[in-house]
Amino acid sequence: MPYKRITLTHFLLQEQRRLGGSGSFTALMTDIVFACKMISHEVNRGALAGNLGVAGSENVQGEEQKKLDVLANDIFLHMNALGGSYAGMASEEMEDVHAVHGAADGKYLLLFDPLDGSSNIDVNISVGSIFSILKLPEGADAGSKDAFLQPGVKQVAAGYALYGSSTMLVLTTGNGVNGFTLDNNVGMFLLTHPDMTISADTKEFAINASRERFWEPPVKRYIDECRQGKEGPRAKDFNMRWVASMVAEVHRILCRGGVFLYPADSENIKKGGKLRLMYEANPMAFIIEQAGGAATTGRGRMMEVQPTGLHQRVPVILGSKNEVERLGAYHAEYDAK
Ligand SMILES: O=P(O)(O)OC[C@H]1O[C@](O)(COP(=O)(O)O)[C@@H](O)[C@@H]1O
Ligand SMILES: [Mg+2]
Ligand SMILES: [Mg+2]
Repeated sequence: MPYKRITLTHFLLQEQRRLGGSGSFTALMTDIVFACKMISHEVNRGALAGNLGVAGSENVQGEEQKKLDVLANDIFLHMNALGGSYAGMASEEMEDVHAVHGAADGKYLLLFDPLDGSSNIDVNISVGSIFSILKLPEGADAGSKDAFLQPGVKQVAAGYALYGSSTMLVLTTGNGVNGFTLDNNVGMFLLTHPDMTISADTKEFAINASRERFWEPPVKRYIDECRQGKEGPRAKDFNMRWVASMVAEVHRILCRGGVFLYPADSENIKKGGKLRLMYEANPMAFIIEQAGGAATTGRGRMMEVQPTGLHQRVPVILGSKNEVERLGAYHAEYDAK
């Protein structure tokens, strides 16, 4: 009997029983799963469906939108409005929040990066979608951004879909991290990566090295030491990776350890960094911590950052615990001077 694996739907039902409550948790995840399946299909079709290239518009970040950024955003909005679980949604591709009028059971808020790694779409390198789920605070207006500005520790669930050689969905509800692979023959996500955990130590770092001239001394020191290898203070050789898709970097780290850095530097500090707190850094921090890793800004725990803006950017350092802590110590030493 080939189908011995647990399906994502059955996994969610088990989670629902564990969490108790009325089944709304399963419902809100089901909408996201539909959206990711559709986006996977569109990403996979690529040029065949005219899905490559630019949309001819800019998003709130002033970035040129790719056609798939816009299509993925529309799919997420449409599918997650249908189920009625979300009272409001916010996205990298939308300036303001989107209130879901008439959301029958709207107790939750959804934040998402519909297409992560956009610079890789046209060159057929892995991209993904990232999502974060919050509760709608009592009496809050889901149409106001204030309802969304909750620290990462308030997330009830987070995850990402990776559209790579296979399509995967990786998820946490605060009870560890599990990975599912889409079986296109039966159209179902099946549990293939149960209880994903990250080794505390690693020999692999990921950073965009072309930005070295802008780095702060603690980051420069850390990367220099890694590059010195066995002959240097770390007394071991390190390898480097940079995919330019945060989802792919985080997935690699979940599978074999590593440390990922997109620090604030003298060029992007005006904006606060590169990556966005609410729909990139916080959901990834929740997943990484649940897998036994750590996620910081270099100067504090990511999920304790009090958000001030929907599209706020932050420095990101995450992955194998001992490396993230070492980077924290280098920042503290530098700041103490
Ligand atoms: O172009 P750079 O500097 O390598 O930055 C790559 C980073 O930017 C991102 O592509 C930003 O995300 P979006 O593609 O969703 O805008 C991350 O996925 C990635 O880690
Ligand atoms: Mg992104
Ligand atoms: Mg994006």
